Amino acid sequence: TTSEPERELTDGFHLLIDALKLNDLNTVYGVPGIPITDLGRMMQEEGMRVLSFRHEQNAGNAAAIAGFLTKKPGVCLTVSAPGFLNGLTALAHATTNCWPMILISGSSEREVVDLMQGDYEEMDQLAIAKPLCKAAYRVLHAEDIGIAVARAIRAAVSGRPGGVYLDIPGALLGQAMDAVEGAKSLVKVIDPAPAQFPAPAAVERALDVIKSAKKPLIILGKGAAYAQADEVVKDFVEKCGIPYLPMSMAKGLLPDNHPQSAGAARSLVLKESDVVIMVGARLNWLLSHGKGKSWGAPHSTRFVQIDIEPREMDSNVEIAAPLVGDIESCLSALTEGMGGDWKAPPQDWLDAVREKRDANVTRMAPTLQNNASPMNYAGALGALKRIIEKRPDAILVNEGANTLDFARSIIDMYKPRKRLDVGTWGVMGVGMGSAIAAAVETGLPVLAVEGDSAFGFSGMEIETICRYKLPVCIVVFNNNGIYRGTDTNRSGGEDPAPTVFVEDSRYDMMMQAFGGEGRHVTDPDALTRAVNEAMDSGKPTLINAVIDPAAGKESGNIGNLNPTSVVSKR
Ligand SMILES: Nc1ncnc2c1ncn2[C@@H]1O[C@H](COP(=O)(O)OP(=O)(O)O)[C@@H](O)[C@H]1O
Ligand SMILES: Cc1ncc(Cc2csc(CCOP(=O)(O)OP(=O)(O)O)c2C)c(N)n1
Ligand SMILES: [Mg+2]
Repeated sequence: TTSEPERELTDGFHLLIDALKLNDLNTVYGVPGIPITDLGRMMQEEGMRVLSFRHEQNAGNAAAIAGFLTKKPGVCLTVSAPGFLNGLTALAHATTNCWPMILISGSSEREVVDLMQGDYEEMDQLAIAKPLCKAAYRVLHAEDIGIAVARAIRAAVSGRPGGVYLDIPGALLGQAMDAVEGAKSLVKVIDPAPAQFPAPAAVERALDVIKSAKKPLIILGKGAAYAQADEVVKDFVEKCGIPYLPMSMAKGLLPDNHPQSAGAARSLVLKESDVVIMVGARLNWLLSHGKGKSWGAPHSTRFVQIDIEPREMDSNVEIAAPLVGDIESCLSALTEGMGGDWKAPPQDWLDAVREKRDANVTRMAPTLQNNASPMNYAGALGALKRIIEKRPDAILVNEGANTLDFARSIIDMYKPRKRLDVGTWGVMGVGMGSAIAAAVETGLPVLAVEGDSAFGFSGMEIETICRYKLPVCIVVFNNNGIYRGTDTNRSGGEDPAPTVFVEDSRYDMMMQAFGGEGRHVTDPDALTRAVNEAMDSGKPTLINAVIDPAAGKESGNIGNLNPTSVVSKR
C-alpha cells in the first residue's frame, strides 16, 4: 500500500502570525506571559518586531499612537485578566481618540470561564471589553483566525477609527490544521477604510453657509491630522482664506506661523466668529461644548461640521451644515465647489484676527527669552520652542498640567502629526508609550516634555527605551509636584500634601541606572545645550529640568472643572 504523503500542518500560533503579516501588521507592543509567551517568540522568529514593555498600559498607549501615526491598527499583545485589564485602559483611550488599535489578549478556555471554575488569571474578558471599545471578537477555531484578524482590522480603521479587542483563548494557539487549508483561511483585507464621499446637496448647503459668513473660522482637529490628507487640507484653508485654529494634535497641519493661523487669538475667534467649520474636530469639553462664555451669544454661531461619523452631528449644539464623509473627500468637494471666483472673508475680520494674534505673540515673546534659575515655564519652554523651530521633523510628546498647557501654546509645530499629547481624555501616563511608538514607527528623534507627575505614570519604560536604544530625549519638568511643589498638609500633620513629591529629586539618575544619558539642568541655556546634545547623539537621554515649585497653578488651564466645597471648614 502506498502511504499517504505526510500532510504539512500549521497551528493557531502560525495562523495568527501569518494573518497579521499578510495584512502588513509587523510590529507588536506587549508584555510576555502565559499563554502568549511563545507567541511573542515565534512572532520575532517570523521577522515581526516585538517590543516588550514593563507595563501593558504603556504598550497599549504605544499601539494607540502607532494607529494615529500610520492609519494601520497598532497591535498590543497581553496575557489574560490583569494584563488584559492593563491594556484595556489604552484600548479605551484609543477608542476615545478615534485611533485604530487592536488589543490581542490571551484568555482562559470558555468552558472554565463560563462555569467560573477559577482558572489561572480567569476573566470573561470579551464581555468586559465590549462596552469600552469599538468592537470585540473571540476566536475559538484555528480556521477562523484569518477572518477574525480581517474583521478586527476593518473594524479598527473603517468609518470612525477606534479600538478593537481580539480574544485568544490559550488552547486556540495550539490547535493544528492542514497547512494548505490554513493558508486558504487567511484574508488580506481589501480597502478596509474606503473613502466616504459627501452628498452633493450637503456640499452645496455647506458652501452656502460659509459664503454667508462675515467672520468665518476653521477649526482643525486631530481627525484632520489622522486623515493624512495634508495637501488637501492646506489647499482648502489657503483657497478659502479663512483664519484657522488648530486643536492640539492638529498643530503643524499648516505651520503654526502660517499667516492664517489664529492660534494666538483663540479667545477672540471663538467669541466673535459667526460661522465655524469643524474639520475632524469635536465640540466636546475642549471647545466648551460649543457654548457658554468662550463663545458668542447663544445660537449666534452657525456650524459646518465635517466628520466621518454621522452621529457626531448635533452632539452638543445644532449643526447648520453637516458634511458626513472622510476629510479628504469632503474638503476636495468643498474646494472644487468654491470654483474660481471665491471671495475671501471681509478684510476687517482678517485684520482683527491678525492684529490680535500678532499683539499676543509680541506680548509673549520677551517672557520666552528669560534665563531665570530655577526656571519658570516660559523660560524653559522658550528654549524648547527654539529647538523645535530648528528641528521641525522631531516628534514632540507632551503631558502634564502646566507642562502641557504652556507647551501647547508656546511650542509651535511646523509639520503634521508631530505633536503627540494627552488627547481627548487629558489622560496622564501616555508619554513613554507614545515616545516609544513614535521612535519605532517613524525612526525620527523624539522630544518628550513631561511634567514630573505625568512622567511618573510610565517612567519605568525608560528601561525599555534604553534596551531598544531609541532616540528619545525626555525632559522632566521637575517642580516637585502635581501642578506645583509648594502645597502644604492642611491638617498641619507630618505627611506631605497629596500633590507634592520628594524635594529636588533627580530623575536623570534613574536613566543612568539603565545606561542612558542623565543630565541635571537649572537654567534654559543649560537645558538648550543638553537637549541639542541629546538630539544630535540620538542616545536615550533624560534631562531633569528644575522648575520653580511656585511657578505652576492648580490643574493648569482647567482648574475651573474642579468641584468646590461650599461647606466652611468645621
Ligand atoms: N478620516 C477621517 N475623516 C473624517 N473624520 C474623521 C476621520 N478620522 C477621524 N475623524 C473624526 O475626527 C474627529 C476627531 O475629533 P477630536 O478627537 O475631538 O479632535 P480634536 O480633539 O483635535 O478636536 C472625530 O469625531 C472622528 O470621527
Ligand atoms: C490617569 C490620570 N490620573 C490623574 C490625572 C489628573 C492629573 C491631571 S494633570 C496631572 C499631573 C500634573 O502634574 P505634572 O507634574 O505632570 O505637571 P505640572 O503641572 O507641570 O506640575 C494629574 C495627576 C489624569 N489626568 N490622568
Ligand atoms: Mg509637576
